[in-house]
Amino acid sequence: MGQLVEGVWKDEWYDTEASGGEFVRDTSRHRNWVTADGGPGPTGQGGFKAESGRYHLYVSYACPWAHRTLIFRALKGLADHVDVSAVHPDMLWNGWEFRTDFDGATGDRLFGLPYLRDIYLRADPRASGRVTVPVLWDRDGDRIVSNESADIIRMFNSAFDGVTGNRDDYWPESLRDRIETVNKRVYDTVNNGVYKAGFATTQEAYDKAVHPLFDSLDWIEGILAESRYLLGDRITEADWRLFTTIARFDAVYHTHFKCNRRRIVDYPNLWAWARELYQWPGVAETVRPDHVVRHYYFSHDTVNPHRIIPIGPDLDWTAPHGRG
Ligand SMILES: N[C@@H](CCC(=O)N[C@@H](CS)C(=O)NCC(=O)O)C(=O)O
Repeated sequence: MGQLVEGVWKDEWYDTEASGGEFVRDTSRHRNWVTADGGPGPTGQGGFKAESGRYHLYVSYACPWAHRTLIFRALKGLADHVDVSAVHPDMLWNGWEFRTDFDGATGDRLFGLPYLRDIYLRADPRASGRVTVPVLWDRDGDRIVSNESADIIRMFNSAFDGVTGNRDDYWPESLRDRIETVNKRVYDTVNNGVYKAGFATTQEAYDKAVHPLFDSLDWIEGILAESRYLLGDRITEADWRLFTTIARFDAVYHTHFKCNRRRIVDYPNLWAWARELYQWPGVAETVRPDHVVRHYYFSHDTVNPHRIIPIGPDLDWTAPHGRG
């Protein structure tokens, strides 16, 4: 675990001292957009036209943010157009590594580099900041398009429609305001909430994160008791953004991040909804509990210093979901 400072790797854990024990997530630094015609997107520069084979996605199967991008790649039929490299689940003093001694860890399929930080340095030899997954790489420009998953899934949602012919829309115009409202609460209290609880280094910081987390899970359980998906009878981006946290919850966040008031299996509607999304065509292949469990318990030695990997709950993701 570490970060780049002016092109130099510094091995250090998150600094929570400056923020009263709270984990504060860095903002992503690469915010360009692939668009259908190569025109600029909402942020960053233009010049990234949607083309088959031009872009490469760097992910970790362990990471819930990267997982979103893998799901959208599957949902939108992009597997033949955007290829993937997956890092090793252990994120230690060198950050994410391209070791291949774990099933599904592919190594760097573009350049054969040893560490993910080398990809950031290839784009900018004086790069600073955290070296995170996902990264969307542009082969033509030898540069990073984006390292922000929220943006990458929106690009995948529509930019390549002319290439793939897949026009499924998970961010429909008529629901955008409501999606934004749900996303905001889910991001603050659930997606990032589990990290704020798990990486807190004071009781106050933990309490401040864990109560809103479970308030939100109760709120979501109420919504899913009334409607099939978060925004009604149509599945949207909001569901997929929530899913990647829920998919990891009972196996890691409940124990490792001390989010243990309840498990997901204790919420009948949320658990059935989660199974439906897991069983969605193409999605189960993106879920790698082996990477998830190994990554969290083995990498965060401030949280789990002996790196003991617990036995884990037996979860049947393939049980009928009954949400029809
Ligand atoms: N805002 C980013 C966050 C990505 C992120 O934090 N990824 C984690 C893995 S789950 C990471 O690579 N962390 C490495 C680090 O913080 O040094 C996104 O959503 O794409």
